[in-house]
Amino acid sequence: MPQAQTTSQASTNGTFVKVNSANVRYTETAIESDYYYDKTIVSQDGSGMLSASPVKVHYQFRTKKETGKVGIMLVGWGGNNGTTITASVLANKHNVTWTTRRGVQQPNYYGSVMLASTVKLGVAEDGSDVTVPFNSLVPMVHPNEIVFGGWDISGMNLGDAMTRAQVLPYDLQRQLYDLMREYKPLPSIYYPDFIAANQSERADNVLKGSKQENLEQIRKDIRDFKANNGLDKVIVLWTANTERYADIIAGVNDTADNLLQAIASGHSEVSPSTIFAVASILEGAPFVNGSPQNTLVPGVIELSASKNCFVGGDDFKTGQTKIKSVLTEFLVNAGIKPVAITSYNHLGNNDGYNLSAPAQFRSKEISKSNVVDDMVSANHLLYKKGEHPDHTIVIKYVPSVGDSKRALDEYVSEIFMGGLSTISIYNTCEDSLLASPLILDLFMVTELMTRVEYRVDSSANWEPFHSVLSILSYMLKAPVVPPNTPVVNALSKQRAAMENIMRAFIGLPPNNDMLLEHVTKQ
Ligand SMILES: NC(=O)c1ccc[n+]([C@@H]2O[C@H](COP(=O)([O-])OP(=O)(O)OC[C@H]3O[C@@H](n4cnc5c(N)ncnc54)[C@H](O)[C@@H]3O)[C@@H](O)[C@H]2O)c1
Ligand SMILES: O=P([O-])([O-])O[C@@H]1[C@@H](O)[C@H](O)[C@@H](O)[C@H](O)[C@@H]1O
Repeated sequence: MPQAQTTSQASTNGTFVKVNSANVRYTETAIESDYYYDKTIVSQDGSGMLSASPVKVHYQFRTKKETGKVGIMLVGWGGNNGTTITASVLANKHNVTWTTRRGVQQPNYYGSVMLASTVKLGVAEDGSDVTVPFNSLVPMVHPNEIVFGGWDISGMNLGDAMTRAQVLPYDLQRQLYDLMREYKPLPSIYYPDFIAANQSERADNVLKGSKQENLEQIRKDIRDFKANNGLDKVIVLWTANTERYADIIAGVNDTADNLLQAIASGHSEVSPSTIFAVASILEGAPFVNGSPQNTLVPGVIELSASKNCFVGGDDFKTGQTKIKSVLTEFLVNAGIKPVAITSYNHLGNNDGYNLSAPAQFRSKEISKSNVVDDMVSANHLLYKKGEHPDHTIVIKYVPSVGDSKRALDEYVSEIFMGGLSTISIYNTCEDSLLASPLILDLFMVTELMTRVEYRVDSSANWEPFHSVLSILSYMLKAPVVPPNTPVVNALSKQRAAMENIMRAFIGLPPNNDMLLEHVTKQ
């Protein structure tokens, strides 16, 4: 059965998978679906007996088809990720090829789950799977249509910043330089206390004034970017340096009102990234945090809910941690007990330079450490309550390796009858080539969610999803979730959640691999 080729361009034009069902209605402007959400509620009686009760919840979803003209504003635009993703979208948009010692290289979007991976739509008459591009389930914006902008504390134009980053091959940089140097980051907020002191060397493009004045300037920048480019919506994404954690202080950043007051009074514990989040929310622009610090303090979460403006985070999940969220799930679900996970890496880019400072490393250590918690706590046969593997994170700065991160991991696990298994992994690549495609995925899924509404019965009003976008978890090391929501780090669960929620938008049931039609007598 030929694979259904739904080109991303086609899905951009609103040509997408068409579902033939009484539960799905295609109007001029939207896709509406009736979806019956199956859950199993478990309760336990005094004798310890567990009873499982299947329940169905009837949802209705409405997904606007038109994405409109959209823009992304990157905080840290002049960095390795910011320059790499901007240049790579230009290369794809203009089909710029380049020559390497292995021959001519075509641009692509490998590493983007939306643009370079497929999902099973269903089965053909002969029972074979039919797969389609992930971004064709529902109408999604295509990166080639995105307008780029942003800020950086370094005033270097993006052509020179791309050269400074040393990520992309020379023959590609050479062809893109003139386009890239037209981009110049807007001046940004710089509070030295929040990032490594070594970053002061590049801070030549910084705003003056009070925190309130900084907030107002960033809000104006967002408005101007939207107006000057004729945009229907803007999404702000933090890919600037890792900041230290901010203390959560009652009366300062614990509520929306206190946070706004703390900014107005210039409180020292309000970070640049939190001001960007507040500015974005107040301008109705979703904000996503690609770094590990706790930008989304409780006051930001409350403000996003009160303004119905999406936020998401934290920390792009790229190589070493992505593998960890797969390998740990595999081991624990196989009944094998990891007892020690040691993750070491060294890198020589500016991210590594910033992370060489203890406070910034601590932010990263936290986001890299918590990624196994849900898998471990789900298996009480292997782990007693509160028990967990020894988990060590080491990051070293070695300038000479540049963006080519070296990651070494060791997993020691208890196996059958007291045996031990040791798995060692060595992984090296340009770190920014792993993170940059995730910027597109975070953007595309966030943009989609701005077009989706739901209601739980046909008489209720249509509502947006909760302002904290946990659907972004697959792309993030330390997913921020709505209050009282379990944090899921297992990669397969995260991907299944994203896929099945999008299937629900078009009235399709969750995918399963039961293959009952094959395993039962026909
Ligand atoms: N593979 C990856 O590259 C990867 C993976 C996961 C997470 N991250 C995180 O993504 C972020 C960016 O990574 P990178 O490799 O692009 O780093 P980078 O140091 O190359 O880029 C960061 C940029 O942010 C700028 N900056 C710092 N503070 C700023 C501020 N307040 N406002 C505006 N700009 C500011 C810097 O001048 C720099 O240009 C880091 O926090 C990193 O930990 C990166
Ligand atoms: O590959 P991954 O663990 O997901 O993420 C990377 C870390 O391994 C690396 O130590 C750090 O410098 C990068 O910013 C990124 O966070």
